[in-house]
Amino acid sequence: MDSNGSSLHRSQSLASGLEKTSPSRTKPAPSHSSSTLSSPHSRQIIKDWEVMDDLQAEIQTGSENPEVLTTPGRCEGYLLKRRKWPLKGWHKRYFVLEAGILRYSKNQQDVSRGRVQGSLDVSLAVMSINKKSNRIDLDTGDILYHVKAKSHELFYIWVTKLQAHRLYKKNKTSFVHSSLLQTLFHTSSAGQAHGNGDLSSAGTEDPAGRSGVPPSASTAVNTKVSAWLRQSHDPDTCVQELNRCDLDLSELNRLIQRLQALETGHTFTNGDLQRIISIQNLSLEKPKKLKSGKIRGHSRTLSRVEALGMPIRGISKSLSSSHLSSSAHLGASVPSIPDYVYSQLSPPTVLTPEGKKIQQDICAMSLRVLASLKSVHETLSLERQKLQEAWEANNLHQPNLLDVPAPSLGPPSVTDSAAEYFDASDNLLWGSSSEVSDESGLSDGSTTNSEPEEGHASTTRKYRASISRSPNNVVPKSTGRRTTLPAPCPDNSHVGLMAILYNNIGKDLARVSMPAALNEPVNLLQRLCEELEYSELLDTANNTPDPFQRMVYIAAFAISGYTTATFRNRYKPFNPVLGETYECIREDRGFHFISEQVCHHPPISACHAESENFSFWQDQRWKNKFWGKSLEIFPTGMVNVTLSRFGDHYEWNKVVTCIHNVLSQQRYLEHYGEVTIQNLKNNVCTCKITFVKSRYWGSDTNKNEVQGTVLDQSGNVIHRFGGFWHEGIFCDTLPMPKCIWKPNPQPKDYLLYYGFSTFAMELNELDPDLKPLLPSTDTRLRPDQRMLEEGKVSEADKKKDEIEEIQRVRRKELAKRGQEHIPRFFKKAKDSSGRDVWLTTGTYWDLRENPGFASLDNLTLW
Ligand SMILES: CC(C)CCC[C@@H](C)[C@H]1CC[C@H]2[C@@H]3CC=C4C[C@@H](O)CC[C@]4(C)[C@H]3CC[C@]12C
Repeated sequence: MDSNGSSLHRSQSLASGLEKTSPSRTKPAPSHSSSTLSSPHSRQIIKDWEVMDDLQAEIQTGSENPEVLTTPGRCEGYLLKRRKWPLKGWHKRYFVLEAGILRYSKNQQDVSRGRVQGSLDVSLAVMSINKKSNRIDLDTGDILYHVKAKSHELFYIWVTKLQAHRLYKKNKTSFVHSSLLQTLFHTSSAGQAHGNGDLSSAGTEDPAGRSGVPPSASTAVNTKVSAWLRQSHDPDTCVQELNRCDLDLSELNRLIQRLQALETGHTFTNGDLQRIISIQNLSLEKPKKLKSGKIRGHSRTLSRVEALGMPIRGISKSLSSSHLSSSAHLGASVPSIPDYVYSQLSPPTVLTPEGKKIQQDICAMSLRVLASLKSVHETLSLERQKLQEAWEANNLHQPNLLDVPAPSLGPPSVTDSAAEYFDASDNLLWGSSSEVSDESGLSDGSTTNSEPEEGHASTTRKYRASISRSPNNVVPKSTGRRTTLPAPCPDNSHVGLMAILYNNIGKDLARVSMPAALNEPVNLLQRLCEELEYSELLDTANNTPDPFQRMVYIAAFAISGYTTATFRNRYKPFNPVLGETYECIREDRGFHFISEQVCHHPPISACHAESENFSFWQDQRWKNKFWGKSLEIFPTGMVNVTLSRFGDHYEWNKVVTCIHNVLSQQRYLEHYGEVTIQNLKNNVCTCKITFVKSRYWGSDTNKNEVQGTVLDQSGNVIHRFGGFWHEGIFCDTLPMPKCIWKPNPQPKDYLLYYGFSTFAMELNELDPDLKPLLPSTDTRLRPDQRMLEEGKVSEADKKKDEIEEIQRVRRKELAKRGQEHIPRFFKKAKDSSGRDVWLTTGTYWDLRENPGFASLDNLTLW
């Protein structure tokens, strides 16, 4: 087991960093792993936070219980929504909860205009509440909302409504699911067909249902559309258009119902309609009286089934020819049954003026929906064509210029700066939740200004296009290092993380052994070295006389350290044991690097690298917050770089990394927040980099987006750059605008090898010439990690337990003697701002040289 523990291995990391609940104490979130546990259904209360019970869908396959599908009432109103970044604080937003979906807009007008800022399926969310502060948190794994009600009353209303909608949506989904299964597998007997074999009734029965499409089907469509949009360059307009469409459709639904009510004097819901049709189909009689609905319709199934020539028992019986011919009012020319029913519903009376008005509205609205869909279709076709062309062009021509001509974006301006792109016009609520007491003092969000966002979206698109046109780095000539690992990674999808955490409730997770199959064969000391994969950017910076341009390269370097996250979310690095060290000499890159695990509580890894051009150091530690499905990592500690030629000392912070869906196989990483790079030598220039948080459910255009500006002393924007941390960075304000950084292409079969880059593959390589020179504490000599690398997973597992036991014994002995562990190559100091930092003692390379680690006393770690 890992005793030093990264976030997921220690109750300390998981629970102490937690404001509220450790995952082991909540009900298990619906895990996608095979070892999901049964829900304990207990409401856990930790520090005023309660995690609401996991709702069990009440509909069982084959059961017939339409009551549980009654749509709970719509709930809407203003709530405060917390935003961490950008523009941190509580913002007043208008929320609408309908049919299990929670949407929000800036204000009520925006809702009617169809400007939805975000939406979330409440049945998929872990819901935690804090009664004291009226707070509700919803975490779906992908989306995380922190909201707060203004009063206790409102809070209770929202909690009750949310629970009702969660239950409703869960039931509905499982109902549709079982219906779908039955339809697909065609197993329905007549009775079942009445009950829930009817897809269309399941889909349309809900008056708030937007389009009559079953939720499962619409989810599938959404997934497809968003997957497509992810690849497309111009989806913003599509998303807006589709959001508008969505709202128009619900409005249409409402209008139609009103019209029906008006003309027949009775309000028919879609459900009523279905039931009427259903009764008609079975009895072929005019509806005498609407029974309050226990009978589930299947007329559409019937017509579809008939069309497909599929007989269904019971139904075909009721439609026997003798029955048909004996039906007095149907006669020889039998009108279609639904037509008949509709004709009963809308008698051919002359429309009232109000009815006419509604009809006109329906026509206008329908035309709008049609126009929207047409425009979406056009945009998508165009995008497809563009992509096709780009793809073909890319395959035909090999670009040979490194510098790509800049897109004409105009000079940088402060209005264009990243800080202003997002919700520029928001009125903010600064400060902590307790400071917010009076809603009257809040923004009603009525001022909207979408212009900067649109401008921003097009700039981003241009950056992306320029980056993709830039050639990849020249593949370096063989370095003589390995290009693959000895064994492919083990499949760990069967390891139920939730089960591990849940089975160890109450225990210090540092004492819980985690299977080695969850690990990747590098550790956190080596991952620090991985941040130097693009060290050539620091070399370039040291050869760039202009301080502003120099800063652009430093910024690109700071961003490049995050790119490994793209493919590295399935495994976690080994936790170094206290006193473990790692060295890395890269003659080809001109640097040598060392790192050491310097502290156990909290775990701190310190590192230092030297080259002709630069020095690089940092000590890495972080805090976690677990929200039920996602885990946020807040690194503390600063990164430092000095450049030899100019004597610059750059210092910057790190952003938040969020592991979305941490307990499931759909896990992925997102970085968000702002980095400020300062030059401690002088304040000629500073740099601000923004890691954009993905915001809209359907829009992936800004996924992994990064924007940055280099500012002079008076805050003027001198350079701007942007792009994506997984694709590259383009700067259009340099004398020769260019792509300043692009990740190296991944090696062949990288997915079989933990998603490692070539550089990562090389980290744990143990050259026979190197072996005698290493101190025995070097990670390369750590046996469990080596075993894992070689594919010996169960041996690695056993060894890992042993190593952790050795560390425990050593710690106890030290404690007994009243001693503290003293790191060997790093010492604690204070930086210029008074923060604790770990700096190199500068002795490693000298000792290595003379007398050599073999003749020195080294700690025995394994
Ligand atoms: C259950 C398992 C397999 C989940 C996998 C967890 C992985 C993805 C987690 C565990 C520890 C995490 C790392 C911890 C600390 C940092 C430093 C931060 O500045 C950048 C992100 C980075 C580098 C994290 C990336 C994600 C990470 C590697």
